[in-house]
Amino acid sequence: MRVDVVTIFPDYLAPLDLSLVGKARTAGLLDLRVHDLRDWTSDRHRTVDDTPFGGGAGMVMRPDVWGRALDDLLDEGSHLLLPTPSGTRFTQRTAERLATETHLVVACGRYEGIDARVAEHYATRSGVTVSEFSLGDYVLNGGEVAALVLVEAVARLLPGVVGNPESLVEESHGAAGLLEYPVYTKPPTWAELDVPEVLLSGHHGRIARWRRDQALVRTAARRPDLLDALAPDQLDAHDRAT
Ligand SMILES: Nc1cc(-c2ccc3ccn(Cc4ccc(CN5CCCCC5)cc4)c3c2)n[nH]1
Repeated sequence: MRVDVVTIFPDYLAPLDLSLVGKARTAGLLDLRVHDLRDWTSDRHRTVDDTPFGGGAGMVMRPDVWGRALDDLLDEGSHLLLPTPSGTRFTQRTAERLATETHLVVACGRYEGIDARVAEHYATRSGVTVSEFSLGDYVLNGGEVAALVLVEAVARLLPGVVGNPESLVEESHGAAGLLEYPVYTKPPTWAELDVPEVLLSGHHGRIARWRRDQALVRTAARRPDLLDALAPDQLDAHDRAT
């Protein structure tokens, strides 16, 4: 998979050279390229923004500069991703879908956002998909943090990136649609707190049941919306009694 990230703060994406994503890049599983939007400016001051039509606070990023950058980077089959507070919610399902694609281009806005015609224009470009997405209901200063989240969430799903693919199956927000169960390791007692007995029993059936119950209790307490979203057949009689 190739991922191009365009930003006026390329150093913000430096953490992607580390650890998991770094390994994926070295292993040739992920071809990640970070670009400075100012490389596509044409004036001495390398201007990327201007005042908003209709008034309002702050500045807006110019469509012409973005247009030159995206014309260079987008191809047949590219998916243009635009982080924005007004986008559709980025979830694990989004990451799973994006992990099957061949080319992602992430356009990181700053100031008050990118001129709306950029998304509009490329949505009409044949062979190009455009998605505006939000990380959550809070306002960041730009799209770079969202780009870091997106690249990590997608890269770890690429075959061969995560050592133990099993650890991708039993995921929080995974197929079961429930939050994850609590995890424990040695020592068996710490700060006068014991690891739940069942986990030391070696009884795999009881352990699996205990973990599912924990996931249900946690989901009901912290994210009842996820429970409501579950299809009826996803909860068995025991679950309902929990
Ligand atoms: N999930 C999430 C993604 C982002 C995100 C993503 C991309 C950019 C680019 C710029 N910003 C900063 C920003 C965006 C919006 C406003 C308010 N808005 C401006 C236009 C007129 C109405 C009011 C203020 C500042 C971004 C923020 N934040 N949170």
